[in-house]
Amino acid sequence: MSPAAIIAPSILSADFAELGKACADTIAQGADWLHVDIMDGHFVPNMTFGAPVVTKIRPHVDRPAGAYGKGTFDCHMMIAEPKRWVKDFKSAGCDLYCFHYEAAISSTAADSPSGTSDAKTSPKELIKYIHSLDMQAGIAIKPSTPVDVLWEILENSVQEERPDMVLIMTVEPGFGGQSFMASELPKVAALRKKYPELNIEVDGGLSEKTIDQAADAGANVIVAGSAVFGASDPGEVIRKLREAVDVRRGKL
Ligand SMILES: O=C(CO)[C@@H](O)[C@H](O)COP(=O)(O)O
Repeated sequence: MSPAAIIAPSILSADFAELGKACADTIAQGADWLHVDIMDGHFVPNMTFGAPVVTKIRPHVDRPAGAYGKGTFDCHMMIAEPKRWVKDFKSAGCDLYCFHYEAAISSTAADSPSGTSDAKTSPKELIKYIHSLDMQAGIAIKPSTPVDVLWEILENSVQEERPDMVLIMTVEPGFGGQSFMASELPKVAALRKKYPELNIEVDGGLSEKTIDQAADAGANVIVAGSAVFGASDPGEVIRKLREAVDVRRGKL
């Protein structure tokens, strides 16, 4: 059976002047995780915030330290140097550090966890490093990246080098409120077929209108920004997104 639905509203669409309150309210309205979009203006053409802001908003969400589940901070690192910020985000209270495959393979040695050779940072090495700091590790791919790049990483027999979650972007990363790219769903279906128990996250353009397609393909971790924060009743949207995923469990 595929994993249960995890609804992770993207706080990119929240009121940044009231970010702590927005996080607390969203969890109270039924969200499981909070999706925290970190953008550096290099990897994507937009900037958000860094670890100091995460440090400030983290205490607004009451949850046991080290426990995964309700209140997990799912940090989506749309940044050019993913290794560089792992420790800072751990200290800030990040639970799941999700980096981009494209950024990892183009990072330099100085940015690599070992920092000892001139080899590119390897996604496996980065996953192991994230795990060594007791965070979950996610790996994300952009629409232009084929899903095939993930097979070698997922098939690794060394458990600490395997990701806990894969994120398939269903928009070009950088901005909220874009249109859902159904063209990315075959990637989700291919992953679900091979990995029935993997957490597969989709991000971008998810709403009550698009959730059925994503759930049919096998996604179970649902990021939604504008659909949740723009709703008059965010709790109702969260409930509908969850229901759409959960009715398909066992059928995939
Ligand atoms: O990572 C991103 C954008 O790069 C997302 O998390 C968006 O913030 C999702 O927003 P909506 O498409 O749901 O409005």
